[in-house]
Parts: sequence; structure tokens; C-alpha cells
Amino acid sequence: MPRRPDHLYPRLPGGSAAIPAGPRRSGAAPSMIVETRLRIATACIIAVMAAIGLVPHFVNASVEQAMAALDATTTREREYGALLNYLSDAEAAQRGYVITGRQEFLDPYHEALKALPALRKALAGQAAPASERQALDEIGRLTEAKLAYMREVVRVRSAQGAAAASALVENGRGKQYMDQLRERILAQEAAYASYRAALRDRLAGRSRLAANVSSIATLVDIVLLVAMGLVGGSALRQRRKAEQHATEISGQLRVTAELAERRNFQLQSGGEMLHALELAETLDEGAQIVALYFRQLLPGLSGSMYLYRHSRDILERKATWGTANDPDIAEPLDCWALRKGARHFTPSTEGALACRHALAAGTTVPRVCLPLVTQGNVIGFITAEGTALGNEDNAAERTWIMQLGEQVALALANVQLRVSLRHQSVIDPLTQLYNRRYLDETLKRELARATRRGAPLAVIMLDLDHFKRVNDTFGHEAGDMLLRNVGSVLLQAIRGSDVACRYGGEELVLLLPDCPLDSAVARAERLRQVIRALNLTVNKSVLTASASFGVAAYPTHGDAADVLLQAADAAMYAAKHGGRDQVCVAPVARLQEDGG
Ligand SMILES: Nc1nc2c(ncn2[C@@H]2O[C@H](COP(=O)(O)OP(=O)(O)OP(=O)(O)O)[C@@H](O)[C@H]2O)c(=O)[nH]1
Repeated sequence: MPRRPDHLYPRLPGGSAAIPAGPRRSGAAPSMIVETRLRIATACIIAVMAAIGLVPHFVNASVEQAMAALDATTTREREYGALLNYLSDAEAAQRGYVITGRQEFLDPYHEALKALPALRKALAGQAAPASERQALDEIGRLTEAKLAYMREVVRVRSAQGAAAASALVENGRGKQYMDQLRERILAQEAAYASYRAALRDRLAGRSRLAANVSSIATLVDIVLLVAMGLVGGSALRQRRKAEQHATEISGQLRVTAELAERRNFQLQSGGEMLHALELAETLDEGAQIVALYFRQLLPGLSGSMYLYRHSRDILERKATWGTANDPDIAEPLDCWALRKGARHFTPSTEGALACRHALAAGTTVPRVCLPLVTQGNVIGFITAEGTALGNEDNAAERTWIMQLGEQVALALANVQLRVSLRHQSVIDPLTQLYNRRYLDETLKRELARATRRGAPLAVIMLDLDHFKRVNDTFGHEAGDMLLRNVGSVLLQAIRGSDVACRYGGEELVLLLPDCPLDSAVARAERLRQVIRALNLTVNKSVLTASASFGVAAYPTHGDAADVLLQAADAAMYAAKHGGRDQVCVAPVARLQEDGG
């Protein structure tokens, strides 16, 4: 038997066994696009972060550069300021000396003379643009002139006195030098002050730029992070959707696989059942085969199979499977499927057109009845019940049961036909006893069995007495009636294991397995009396009969079929010659010699 699937009635997707559609191809492209977008967003964020990291470096370098330039500018300014201060101090000292003549007034003058060379060297030593270099040359020339003039004034004061010195001062040259120097030095200072202001502006600009770049980069980062979050979220949603889709498909495939497995099982097991039915010898055996396979083919369902009796007035329950409590007998009008000649389904016996056999069974679960129809001839019906039948999705299952019912009906009709043909081939139509062909086959088989088992076997041959006279007196039909009646009383009198045959004409043979000679003689005697007691009425006349019996047995009279039949025949003729209506046993010794 094929393995029964564990599942019962798997849900049919949409009532069909269609293979579900595979995953949509277009699903792959969006996920790839999303992944590419995620990669681009990640690369952008890394680039922007790197740029943000580099910005302070560049800004710092730029600021340091600007600061150095600022320092250099301040130093220059300070140097120019110091130069002007030394010159102004020297001039004031020179004036004080001219007025007072006191040496100590010349201290700032001497200090200036001492400091100025280094200061001028520092101013000249710095790299400077051409315009400044030109101004520096002019300042240097004027400084030399101013210092020379002041030396002259100091010398004149010291050598010629205050009047001469004052006269020299009054010519205004010293003031002229000083004014020119102040003008040039202040111009340089102003130029440096303006350059310093420009540097400060540039510094502030760089600082603002750095802040702006940082803000923009941070903003870009936030935008990219948000975009990445959105894209990632969308990717996550798409992935979840794809996973859900894949889960759905795998579920559908599992259902389809289960369905296919169940269909395979049904086909294989159904095929086996039909093959077994082809080999069934009787309808009862066929019914048992149906019950056996239906138990496996319709798990979760219970049911019965009813077949019409010969008389066709009633149906007998021939098979039952599961827990069905169906009655033994049903009348044709009990079942709506038989009335309609078509499948009858009731979701429940309550409030539905319920069959009487279903009401008798006392169950309320859904039930389906199928007429067993073959070549337009109804031979019975199958009834199945179970809650699984109520499920609308099991319409396919109900259809399958119906198809199975049709096949079973056909197979059972074939069994019926075979049984009938076999019956016709071995049964004498007049007496309903087995015919001579059957006797020949059975006697050989029973003899072999008796020999194997060491059991006895008896043969009784009987012939109706003066049967010709019956025919002649009462007519051939009366003779037939007598033969029918004798056949009937014989069938009633013998055991189930005995075989009664019409050997030919009015000559009959009984085969009695496991029956020793003396018992066979006793039974022949009883049969003789039964036939003698027959009392038939033919055309208001009484017809009686008698028969002559010959008995032989294995092993007493031989172990071969023809030997036993000849012995019984000889004994029967002995009974005829002995006056008829009597039982004779075959003589043992002589027959053994004949047989030998
Ligand atoms: N009605 C009827 N007669 C049959 C049938 N088969 C054989 N017979 C007749 O049975 C008669 C047998 O006659 P016989 O062989 O002379 O034997 P009998 O008249 O029985 O005489 P004994 O056997 O000697 O007692 C024949 O007339 C047959 O035609 C049958 O199927 N039906």
C-alpha cells in the first residue's frame, strides 16, 4: 500500500491545483537601485565628512598665514613708530640743548643716535614692496639729512653759543626735514594700518567661510543622513515585502506539493483498488476491497456501500468504513441520490433534504450520497459523511469522490458480470446444481486435498426412478419441475462444504468432503427418504418420486476420480437392479481389482 499522507484534505488554492506564479522579476531591480543609492549616499557622507575634517586644516593654515602677516605688519608699524619717536625725541633734545646749553638735555639725542642704525637696518632688511623700498630710501635720506643737521646745531651751540645755534634753527631746515620725515613715516604707518585692517578683514572672511563651509557640510551631512535613512527604510520595507512574498510563495508551493502528493496517493491507491476489484471473485469480496481502500482514500470520512439485492426491491449494506452507523438495509426511496439518479449532498441532516438511511444513522455531519451507475443501470449507492465535506474548498474532493464512485460502480458491475458468467458456466440452469464440468474439476481438487490431509471423501450418485414415465404421464414440464424440486431439496439437505451436481439427465452426484463411507450411506438413506417424501401437484394430480443411490468413498473404493465415479455408478445400478428406491454401497474387493 502506498504511504498515506499525514494531512487530511489540504486547502485547495482557489479550488485549483495551479502552480502559483513565481517571484516577480521586477522586484529585483528596485532593490538593486536602492542598494546603489545607499552606497552613493554613504560615499557622499564619507566625502563630506573628510572635507569637513580638512576645512579646519586649511582654515588654520590660512589664519596662521594671516596672523604672521599681521604680526609682521605690526612690527613694521612699531618700527616706523619707533623711528619717528627717536627722531622726534632727538629733535626735542636738540632744541632743549640749544635753549639751555645743558648736556643732559642731549641724552635722548644720544639714545636716538645709538638706536637708529639698528632700527634703520631692521627696516631696510625686511622684504618690502618696491613702493615701500622707495619710501624707505627717501626716509633714510631724510633721516641722514636730519641727523646731520642736528649734529651741526649741537656743534654750533656747543662751539658758538645759543644765539648762533638759534639762528641756525630759525632757518627752518630742521623743521622741514622733520616734517617731511613725519609725513613719510606716518604715510608708511597708515599704509601698514590699512594693510592690517585688510588682513583682519581677510581673517574674518576666512573665519566666516570656515563657519559657513562647516555649516553647509553639516547640513549636507544631515540631508544625506536623512536621505540614507529614507532610502534604507524603503529598502527595508522592500526587503520585508520580498520576504513576505517569498513566504507566501513557499506556503503556496507547500500546499501545492501536499495537494500533488495527495493526488498521487489517490491516483496510485485508487488504481490499486480498481485492479483489486478486477480480481474480486464475488460482490462481497469487491465490497470489502472498496471498504479497505476507501478507509485510506477518504481519511476523516466514514461511509457505507449499498448494493441492490437480486430482487431489486431492497439494498444491502455490503461495506462500511470509518465510524459510520448506517443501517444494514435501505429501500430505494430512502436515498435521494437513488431517486435523483445523481449526487446528493446535505451539509447537515437538520433543515436539509436528508436521506432516510442518514436519519437512521443518527449523525448530523455533512454527507454525500453517490448512485453507483454503470451503463445506465443503478447497482447501488455509496454514502460518505464527515465534517471535512462541509468545507466549501473541498468541492474538488467531492468531485473526486464522485469520479471514484463512477469507477467503483463500473468495477463492481464487472465483478457482477464475472460472477454471473462464472455461475452460468458451472451451474445447471434447471436444477441450480453444479454441472458435470464443475464436478469433474471439484472432484479432482477435493481428492487431492483429501489425500494431502488423509481425510475421507464420499461420492453419492442417484438417479430418479422411472423418470421416463413421469415425462410420459405428466409431461416434460412436470419432469422439469420434479428435477427442480429434487435439486432444491438436495441443496437444502447438504452441508455448505458439500457439492451437489447434475451429472446428466435425471442423474445427480453429491460430493461429500471429510465424510467416511458409513456416514455417506446414512446421508444417502436420509436423502432417499426426503425425495420419497416429495409430494408435487401437477394438473390436480399428485406426483411423487423415488431415487436409487450408489455410494463409494475414498480411500475405500479408490483414490482416482473416475474410479470413484464408476464405483458409485455401479452401486447405483445395483440399487436399480435391486428394485430401485434404495441405497447400495459399491463392492470393495472387486472394484479394487477392476481399478487395479
Ligand atoms: N423432463 C425432463 N426429462 C429428462 C431430462 N433429462 C433426461 N430426461 C428424461 O429422463 C428419461 C430417462 O429415462 P431412462 O434413462 O429410461 O430411465 P428411467 O425412465 O428413469 O428409468 P430408470 O432409470 O431405469 O428408473 C428420458 O426419457 C429422458 O428424456 C430433463 O432435463 N427434463
